[in-house]
Amino acid sequence: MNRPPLDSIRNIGIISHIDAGKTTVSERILYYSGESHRMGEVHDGETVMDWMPQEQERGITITSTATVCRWGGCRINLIDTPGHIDFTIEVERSLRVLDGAVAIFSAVEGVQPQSESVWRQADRYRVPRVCFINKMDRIGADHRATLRQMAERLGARPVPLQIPVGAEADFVGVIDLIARELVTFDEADLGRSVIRRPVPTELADEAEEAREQLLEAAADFDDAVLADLLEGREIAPERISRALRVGTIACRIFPVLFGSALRNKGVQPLLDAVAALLPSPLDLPPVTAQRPDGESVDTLPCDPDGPLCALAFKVQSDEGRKLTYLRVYSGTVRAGAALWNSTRGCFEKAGRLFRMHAHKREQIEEATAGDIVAAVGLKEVLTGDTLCDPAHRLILAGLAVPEPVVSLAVEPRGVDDREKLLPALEKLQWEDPTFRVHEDEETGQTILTGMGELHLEVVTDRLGREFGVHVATGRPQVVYRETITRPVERHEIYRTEFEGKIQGGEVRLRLSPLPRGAGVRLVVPPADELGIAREWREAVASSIAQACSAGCRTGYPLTDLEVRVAAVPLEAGVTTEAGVRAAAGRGVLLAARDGGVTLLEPLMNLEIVAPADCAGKVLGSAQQKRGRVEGITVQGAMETIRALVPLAEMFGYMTELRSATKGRGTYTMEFARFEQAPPDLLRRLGFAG
Ligand SMILES: Nc1nc2c(ncn2[C@@H]2O[C@H](COP(=O)(O)OP(=O)(O)OP(=O)(O)O)[C@@H](O)[C@H]2O)c(=O)[nH]1
Repeated sequence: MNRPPLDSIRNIGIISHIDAGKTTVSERILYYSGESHRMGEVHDGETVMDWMPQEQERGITITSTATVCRWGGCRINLIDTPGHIDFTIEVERSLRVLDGAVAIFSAVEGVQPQSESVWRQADRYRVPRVCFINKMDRIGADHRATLRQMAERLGARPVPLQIPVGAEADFVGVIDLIARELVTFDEADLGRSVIRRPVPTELADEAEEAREQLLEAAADFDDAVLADLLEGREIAPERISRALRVGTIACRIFPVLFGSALRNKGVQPLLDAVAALLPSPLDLPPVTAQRPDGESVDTLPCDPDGPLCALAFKVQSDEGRKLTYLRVYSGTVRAGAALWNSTRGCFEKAGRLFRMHAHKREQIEEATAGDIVAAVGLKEVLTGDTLCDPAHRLILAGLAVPEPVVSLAVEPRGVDDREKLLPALEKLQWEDPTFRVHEDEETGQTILTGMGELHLEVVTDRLGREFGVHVATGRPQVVYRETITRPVERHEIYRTEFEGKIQGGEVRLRLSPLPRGAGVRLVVPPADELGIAREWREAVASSIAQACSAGCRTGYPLTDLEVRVAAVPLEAGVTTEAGVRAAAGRGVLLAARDGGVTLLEPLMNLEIVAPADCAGKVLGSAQQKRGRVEGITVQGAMETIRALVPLAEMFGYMTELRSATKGRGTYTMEFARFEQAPPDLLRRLGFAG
């Protein structure tokens, strides 16, 4: 493909709750845009976007997949993201680099917990969205309820561009309110032919009323449209779209379309809306990047001739080598050119560049500002790194990485497996910043930590399939946190004898508890204020950070506390860098013990959907699990129970729910916050005193 004009590029993602239909919509997009010649179905395990064997077997998306298609004169770089909360990092990294998104909702389930989480993630990165209310063909589809929930739960202003025609099995198409047309899709050719006709008389009033609301929304962003609306003058469709585009890009309104991806209805108008309403890279504010001095900042407009600045937002292990996905914000990256990795402080080379079409690739020679491409040849790169011109060094803000809360011990099965285990785990860690590996000091076991049971199950499955490493796994365990309950000060003096000489270091520390969710705040005054060398200050800071991550009693990381370095007293001829490092680390450990260290456990937001006749049983079991029920809603024959439950009680819940509801119940769960662990657990782990 040639270099397209920047204003015709759309970098978009598809986000939603699990199972709302992201992959089904993406497959239609590829089919209708001519990018793929077959329509893959999730239930046949034959989609282009879900190409990993685990994805095809399980019918879920695990890894975000990038692909390209053309529509309405635009080049759409499309990223399909997973809906399951265990793979939330995939959503986070995609939203970090995308210019716009399609948010999909199920017309039956409405706004689900995970829809809320991805919506908030998109809010955080200020990603403009158009919304698609899918599954209009299913029994119980209620688009009005979904629109209401969008306003109530997401605090969003949805602006329908259409009204659906027919519902459930009779859903046939939509009325396009801007063009004033009935739009249907020819079932004979898998919906490829879009048929546009005048609005039927029996729907005319409803359509005009809805159009009026649409025009009012458009008028909020264009004074000329407002004037014409007030005067009752006709407003051309392009002017309506232009005004809606302004509101959409500002994230003030969220245009909504309706359809049934599975029944091949509604996807082409969605693509039209992507092209017309979502931003090109030129429509967004320039990114800011820091200079290496950490003080001055460069503002980088999307300019192919500007200084090169790209973010590595995804690293995939590809037959032992790294395949790195890059979003180019400024400048041009050329195959074979030397790059500077400002995050790691080293030179890199992108030997070859590719445009990705799911797992197939098209080799290209260069990629310019505004583009999303993949590179092979970068060796040191990890997710979140900045790559730039060696002569113009810049660094972009990285990614917010959520803390993993579940761990699993793995034991290699044979000698061969033992040798291959750590290198394989290292490669899996390249890909996934929410997946961690460490060795348990007491048992010598390898411990994997991740976002949930499914996440770790997929990791161990991939170990076997992709790396030929077979492991036995223990039971999943909760990753707790330690924290302190009262402020404490400590003057730590560390002394040791080295070649007959006394050496050591001293620090004065102050530890104070912080509110839940605050994390660790490390306050270290500048080196000249402390009167020590800059390297010593860094040694103190890194030793404290390391001590916090190792915890002080159970090995779980410390959190929600401030560690302030009050002084680093020096003694001539005695104090060394290693000495202050040791004093700082030990000081934190002992101070935390004096600070009434206690344990926090992760609480999860749980949402269960169960048939009403089993709801009593399900509710009782949630309460037995120390669950606090926060709400119950009834929708048709199903009840939705929302509760806050400790993660420790939830392992294996899938099997339990299936048996309690004869396979008809489903649940989703995501991390809510850490909270004080209960007394019996504290006693069991030796916190009684
Ligand atoms: N009836 C109906 N079913 C649909 C529709 N769209 C998708 N489905 C089905 O819903 C299920 C989930 O669809 P997916 O496309 O895998 O959903 P997803 O959002 O990609 O799911 P994850 O990737 O696992 O988050 C599949 O069985 C689809 O066939 C629709 O419009 N109507």
